Parts: sequence; structure tokens; C-alpha cells
Amino acid sequence: MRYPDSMARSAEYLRLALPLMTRQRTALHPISYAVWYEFVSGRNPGLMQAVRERTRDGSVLEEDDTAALYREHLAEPLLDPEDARRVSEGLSRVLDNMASTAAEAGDRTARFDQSLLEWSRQLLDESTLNARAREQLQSLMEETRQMRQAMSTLQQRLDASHGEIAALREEVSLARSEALVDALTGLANRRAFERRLASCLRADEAPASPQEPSLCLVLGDIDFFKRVNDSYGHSFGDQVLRAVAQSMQRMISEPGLAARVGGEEFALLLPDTPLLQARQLAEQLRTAIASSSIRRANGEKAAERVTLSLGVTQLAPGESANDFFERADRALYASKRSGRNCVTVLAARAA
Ligand SMILES: Nc1nc2c(ncn2[C@@H]2O[C@H](COP(=O)(O)OP(=O)(O)OP(=O)(O)O)[C@@H](O)[C@H]2O)c(=O)[nH]1
Repeated sequence: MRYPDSMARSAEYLRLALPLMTRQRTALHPISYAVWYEFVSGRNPGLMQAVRERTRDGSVLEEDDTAALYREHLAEPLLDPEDARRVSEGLSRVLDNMASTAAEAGDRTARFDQSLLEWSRQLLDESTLNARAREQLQSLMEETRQMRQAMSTLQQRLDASHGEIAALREEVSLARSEALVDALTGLANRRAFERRLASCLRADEAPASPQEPSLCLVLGDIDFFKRVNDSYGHSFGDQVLRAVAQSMQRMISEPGLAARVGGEEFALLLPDTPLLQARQLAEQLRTAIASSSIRRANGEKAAERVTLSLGVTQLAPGESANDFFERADRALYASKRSGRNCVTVLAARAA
């Protein structure tokens, strides 16, 4: 169940959500309530971050913003790709069994048909066989022939279903990877990031050394990106996003994950990485971006340099995904406040 909150807890969320809802330019309908309920409950870091971004500088949410937030952070996908994969595999197994049973039955029928044919030839040659027996024998042969044909049709149909299942399986696996990949940059998307973070947290419940949790998070946000879009156009902005994504991808290897977690916001999730090393990586990324010039599509004029502000933190023992993400976000905004193009580290104990 998605909302296991008690009456008292949900009433408290209602009390917190209502004043926030009424401040927006959105009608008070279930979708806007779901967004604000989720926001005040603090259980959805992605949504919280997106709401904060959109309401920064006193902006309010319009209907479209609210609907987009709901779609991106709350709506369940119609088809869970993992479930679909399991269903298609199960179906495929059933078909495999049916196909081999049909093939076996087909073989047996063919063998039976063959022996019947030989035996009937002998009988029909014998002049002692009366007309009635001849008739019965021929009708038995005809039925056997029809049965063999039915078996062969069944087998053809099973083969065709197999082809359909294979195509379905391919589609599911494509949908599965598309559901987890950011289409613009090719990095992991927010959903993939949240899944990986949740699985890292589960693994961290029994860490090898509880005193030294080793999961670090780096959040990076492009500075004055709106200005980049406004000066050079949205498609150049997209080019910048792809360039930043490539730099991040080059810098990270398994089990680390580079993800685009918001419009111009990126994350590096770094398992088994001490805080100092995570900070160095963030610094390396910052320098790489600041020192590269991204050319415009016509290749003539290098655009203004793009910089990144970054925040780094380390998971505290037993900490929730929400608190962990929030601290990295605070570190990131500390970098913005101190002039941008820099890295701020917030250790867990300083939170
Ligand atoms: N080109 C492009 N722009 C995007 C995309 N997603 C979000 N943006 C833009 O990113 C900009 C973010 O602007 P702001 O949140 O005001 O932040 P900023 O200008 O980077 O300023 P600071 O973060 O304070 O340094 C907005 O203009 C969005 O339109 C995208 O996919 N492509």
C-alpha cells in the first residue's frame, strides 16, 4: 500500500499541506492534494527537490506544473517493466512445455500412423477382408491422418506464438531500459537514481564497518543555466546538458552511478567511497566543466564557459534517503550562495 499513515499522521499532513496548497495557482483537487501530501510527508525526495526548485524565488505552481510533478514523481507507470518481464518469461516457459508436448504427441501420432498404414496395406491385400471391414479400416486411417494434421497445425501455432513472445520480450526490455534512462543525456534518470539509492541503503543496513559508512552523494547544478538558454537558445542548453553528462560518465565507474535528477541538476552516487575521495571527484568534475568550452552547433564561436556548483555528503548510519539527499542539496545551495563554481562538503555530523 502506498499510504500506510495512521489517521493522526494523515490529519497532521492535511494540516501542513492545506496552507501550502492554497498558496498555489492550482485548484484544490486530488492531484494537487497528492502532490502536497507527498511533499509534507517528506517521503519523496525527488518531488521535494522539484517543488523547491519550482517555488524558489516565491514562484507558485500552476496547474501544468502540478500535473507535471504528479506525472514525474507520483504516478505509477501503467506497466511495471519488471512484472511484464516476469509474465512474458512465464508465458514463454508454458509455451515451451506445450510445444515439446505437442512435438512428442505429433511424433507418436506419426509413428502410429505409419504402423497403421503398413498393417492396413497388408490387410487390404488380403482378399478375405470383407467390404465392411475395409470401410472401417479406411475410415480409421482417415481419422489418424486428420489427427496428425491437427498436431502439425498446433505446432505451427505454437511456433508463431513463440515469435510473438520473443518480440514482446524485446519490447519489454526496451521499455525497461527507457524507463530508467534520461532520453536527453543517456544518463540514469531520477527513477533509476532513486532505485539505486534505495538498494544502496538496504545494503548499508548491515555495513562491514558501521562506524564508517562509505556511501557518498555528489549533487551538481549548472550555474546560471537560464542565462545560457536565454543567450544561446534551448537547443544549445541541451547540448550543454549532454556535455556535462558525458564528463560525469567518463569520471565514474561501477558500482558508482551518474544520473540526471532534475532539469539542470545531476547526481553522482558513490558506494564504497570515502568522503575525501568523493570531494576530490566533485572538484575534478567542477574543474573539467569550468575549463572546457562547449561550441555552438555552427562550430564558429565558443560559448561562454559553463560552471557547476556542487555539494557533497556522506551517508550517516541508519539515515533515510530523504535526509541524505537533503543534506547534499543543502551543500549544493551553500556552493550557490558562496558564489557558485565551487564544491561544498557537509559531513553527516555537521547536519
Ligand atoms: N535547455 C534546457 N533547459 C532546461 C532543461 N530543463 C530545465 N532547463 C532550464 O534550466 C533553467 C534553470 O534555471 P534556474 O533554476 O533559474 O537556475 P539557474 O539559471 O541555473 O541559476 P542558478 O541555479 O541559481 O545558478 C530554466 O531556465 C529551465 O528552463 C532542459 O532539459 N533543457
